Amino acid sequence: MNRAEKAALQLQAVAVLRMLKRPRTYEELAETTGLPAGDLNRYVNGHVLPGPDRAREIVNGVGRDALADELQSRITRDAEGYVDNSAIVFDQSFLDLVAPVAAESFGFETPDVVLTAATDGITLGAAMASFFDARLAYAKKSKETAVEEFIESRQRLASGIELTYYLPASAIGGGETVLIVDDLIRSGETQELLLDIALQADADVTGVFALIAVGEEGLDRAREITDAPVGALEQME
Ligand SMILES: O=P(O)(O)OC[C@H]1O[C@H](OP(=O)(O)OP(=O)(O)O)[C@H](O)[C@@H]1O
Repeated sequence: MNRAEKAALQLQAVAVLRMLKRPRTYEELAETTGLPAGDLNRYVNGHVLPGPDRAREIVNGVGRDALADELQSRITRDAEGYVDNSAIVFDQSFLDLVAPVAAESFGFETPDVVLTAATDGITLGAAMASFFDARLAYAKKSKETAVEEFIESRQRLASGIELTYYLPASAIGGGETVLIVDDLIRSGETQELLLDIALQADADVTGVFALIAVGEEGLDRAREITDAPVGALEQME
């Protein structure tokens, strides 16, 4: 890790601690993290940065658990089990915290491009792209006017409806590395279409990440298509 990467990790740890501190006293934060309250006070107030090893533990350990709990508490489901995650996907600063935790937890390599599906994947995609200093590309269910060439992928869904995603052909270059992300993975149909788009672009997929996986079906479907790491921050039944 070079000096800039170390500094970035230390600042991410501070951002995670600040999020955890909001509803807690320092005593409670000490209990949650297992770190001394005095140290935590200095980190949260920006007087001292946690060392790189401690920073990694915060981001990987308590950071991941805390984000997953926070995610869980903001999601609501209707009687049919459909998920409303607008309290997550509308909150860009929360997603900015998720990006380093996801990258550390699943070992995703830095990609050239983060690819997602419009609409709800866009804010997560932007957070991940900004974290990796990568480009963002999102496939849409309609064609952008004035774009001449598209990569398109079509599938007949289990429901019988046909779903097509379009990506401007210039968004991903042949041989580039692509990380596929989305807010939610349920059947895995959307991820399959995104994986197909990456394949058509001759790109190399470095991972598939979702904030929430409902059941295992979608993750398994993605794992059948790629050997790259596939994971979700939170899994629900
Ligand atoms: O694993 P799957 O069964 O494919 O479901 C996951 C997809 O469903 C949602 O998008 P939706 O199609 O509702 O479009 P939206 O983002 O525009 O709401 C979500 O944002 C994922 O892209």
